[in-house]
Amino acid sequence: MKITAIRFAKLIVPLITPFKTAMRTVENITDLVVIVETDSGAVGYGSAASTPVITGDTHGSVYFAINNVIGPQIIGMDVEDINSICHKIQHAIVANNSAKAALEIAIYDLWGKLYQLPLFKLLGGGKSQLRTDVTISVDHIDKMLADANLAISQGFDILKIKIGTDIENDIARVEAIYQDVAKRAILRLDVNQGWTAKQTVYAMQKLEHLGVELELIEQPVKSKDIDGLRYISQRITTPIMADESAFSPLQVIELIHSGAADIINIKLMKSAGLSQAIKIADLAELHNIPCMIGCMLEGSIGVAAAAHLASAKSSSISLIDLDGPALGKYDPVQGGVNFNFSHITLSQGPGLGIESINGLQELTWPF
Ligand SMILES: C[C@H](N)C(=O)N[C@@H](CCC(=O)O)C(=O)O
Ligand SMILES: [Mg+2]
Repeated sequence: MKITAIRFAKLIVPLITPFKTAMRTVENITDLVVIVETDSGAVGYGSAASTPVITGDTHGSVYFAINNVIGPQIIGMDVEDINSICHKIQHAIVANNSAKAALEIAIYDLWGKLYQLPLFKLLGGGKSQLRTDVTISVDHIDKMLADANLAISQGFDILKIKIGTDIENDIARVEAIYQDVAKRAILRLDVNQGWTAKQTVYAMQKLEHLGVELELIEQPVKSKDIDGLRYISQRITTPIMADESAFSPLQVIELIHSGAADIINIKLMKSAGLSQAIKIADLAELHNIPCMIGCMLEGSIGVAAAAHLASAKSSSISLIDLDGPALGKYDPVQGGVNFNFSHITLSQGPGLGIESINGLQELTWPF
């Protein structure tokens, strides 16, 4: 099965409610879809989110990196040589992790089609049912309380609370949500780099003093502030998860060795795809550090690949934040992974199992 061409499309799904973090507000899930064609007639699907404030990548940069730099180097390669293809993808250009991720996802989809097996089985096998948490966007307390209660009524029992806009309001938000839902849901906090190390210690000690129990706190400080993460982890008992500080396997080794994080959030758009995400999951497991599988605000092509990885690497990936597709008003992808509120069901179809996609808008440069 030889790679013959790569095409691009845009896929837009409106959100049920705006997605708001300390870093950005978004109203639609907008994916750049990468379609890899082969001489067998089989096509592989991958996708990339545009998250310039997190990865530095935009859809324009993803398109350019694949179309002009990486793509030409893998045309003609055989999908059965998947490790060589991924090596080419990883080394064709520095950075551009979302482009590498989207292309790798499509190649892994084709790999499953080549051997007629769902991706999670080729990666070693695992459960076809997973459960995800759901994100509660940062907002006025009343709106966050309403969103939290709605999510619980829909069956979610783990809430990822977005904060990080201003410290006193954030403490009030978390306390109010905890008082209301503590007996009905586990709470995770995601500060998205909104606090300093000292503010984090102040806020967490205050919350701990108020009796607020939290499963974890995610990326309280700036991505480069590894000293800050270590400072916090020496002073609070709530586990700290590195997200924007943890892109590559090498960064994860540094985080683990310096004692700066208790948990690692793996996202394909950060790790530059499945080949590197597998390395992170394996090295974290060797160090007894649990991982979360996360996603950007992205739809069910890229998140399907993350779900297959989570299934196959469940000995390392014990926390799941794959709510992106469930935040959309509908899922334009048929077949593939089913995202039904907290329930994620992996298809038994080959690769990602995608049968068809509605609403693809073919893209050519400039767009
Ligand atoms: C969607 C997911 N639950 C999530 O919160 N992901 C990111 C933010 C993604 C984005 O801004 O697109 C995270 O910080 O964990
Ligand atoms: Mg995060």
